Amino acid sequence: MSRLDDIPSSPGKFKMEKSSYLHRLRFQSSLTKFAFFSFFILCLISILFLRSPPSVNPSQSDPSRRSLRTYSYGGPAWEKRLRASAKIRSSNNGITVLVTGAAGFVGTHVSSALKRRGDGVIGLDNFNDYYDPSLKRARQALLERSGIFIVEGDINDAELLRKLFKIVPFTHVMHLAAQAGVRYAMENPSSYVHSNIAGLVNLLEICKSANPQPAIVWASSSSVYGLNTKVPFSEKDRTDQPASLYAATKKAGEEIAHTYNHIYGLSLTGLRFFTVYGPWGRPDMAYFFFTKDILKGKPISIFESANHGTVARDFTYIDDIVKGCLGALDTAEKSTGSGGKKRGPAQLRVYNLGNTSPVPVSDLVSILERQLKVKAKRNLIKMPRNGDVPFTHANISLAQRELGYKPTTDLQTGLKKFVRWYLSYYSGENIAAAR
Ligand SMILES: O=C(O)[C@H]1O[C@H](OP(=O)(O)OP(=O)(O)OC[C@H]2O[C@@H](n3ccc(=O)[nH]c3=O)[C@H](O)[C@@H]2O)[C@H](O)[C@@H](O)[C@H]1O
Repeated sequence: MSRLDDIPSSPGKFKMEKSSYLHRLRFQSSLTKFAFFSFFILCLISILFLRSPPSVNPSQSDPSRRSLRTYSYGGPAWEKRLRASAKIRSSNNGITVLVTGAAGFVGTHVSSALKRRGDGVIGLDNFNDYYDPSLKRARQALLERSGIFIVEGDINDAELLRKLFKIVPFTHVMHLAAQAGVRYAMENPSSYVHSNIAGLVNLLEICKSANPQPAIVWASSSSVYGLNTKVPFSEKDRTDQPASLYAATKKAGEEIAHTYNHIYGLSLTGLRFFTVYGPWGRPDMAYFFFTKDILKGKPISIFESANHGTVARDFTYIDDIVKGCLGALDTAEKSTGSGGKKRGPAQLRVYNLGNTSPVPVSDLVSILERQLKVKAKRNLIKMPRNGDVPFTHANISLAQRELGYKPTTDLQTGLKKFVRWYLSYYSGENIAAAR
């Protein structure tokens, strides 16, 4: 055994012993060789690194690291755009809202509704490629035309959030940025932890230290009711048996909200959305890709529960959801903390925002067939164990009472509006995206 093997692994305990000249010489020569080879390897790595093309969008190579992109922001022109977008236009008690996930489906509609009534709105979105980013860009263009600036960045970027709050004293945050989708959680679990847990905590950390602290309204999900069998689902029901990691992260979000309300006095309202659909919707959702596949003549899989049971959803139209979001913002009380310290008890709420009339998925397909005037190629299959639940049904009496929430659009009417939008959007320049 060489004497070098005697060197203890704990660096602080190394003690050089008296040794022969020959041994020292061998030791020094090995050190020189080691240093030379290390230098050589370092040079090689640097050359390779410099020669490889810059990775513009790491999301394309590793979806779990999708939102770790770096974004550029700052500068006088950027700040000017922020201030213009945040400006309140209405004379009567307008609010200034940071909408996270503003280029998303619900985010776009809520941002636009706030702006229409005169509130100040700034969007934040990381434009990840969970689904076709060109749809997000088209929504961004739509919002820009009405004077809404969407900052490109991630909710995990504390420095960016601090900067936004330094420039704009937001009264409210409408937090809609999230990793959505029930089934995708089996493919890319870490993206759910990154956005729905780490991102939420990061945002709340910034909000708790902001002065003034904003009131926060955020998107939870009907999926927190998981495998419950008692219907309709009420806010008082248990939510401790999620069927998917997506549901588990939304449930975790509700508990995290409780903590930040309890310790820091943040006013927090969670909205449990029930399968939201409509124009400018999400291509990963069944009504959307069924439409695409029916038009292409491709077969669609319709899930059945045990013993050929019906799978049903309380599909909720986007305009109704927007009214619920605005109702939640308008009834949100101020946070009570300042300088990171709680000064008194603050509001903590959770509401179901559903439609209260569940529809079997096979009926949704029949409506689409009529609207599209194309027969679907139906494949009835047993619901895979993929995080889906057999049915959802919202009890909305609490939201009705406290937010004035009253859904008015049935599935037939809502899908008609969706199909009209779909056919017009995926014609002309976007036609390739529909293939
Ligand atoms: O309320 C929510 O909190 C969630 O709503 C939405 O989830 P879901 O209700 O599961 O909607 P969606 O995927 O459109 O499937 C609709 C129906 O089609 C069935 N379905 C689905 C796929 C398929 O190939 N076949 C099929 O029958 C399927 O079994 C289901 O019965 C959001 O995506 C989610 O982000 C979250 O917000």
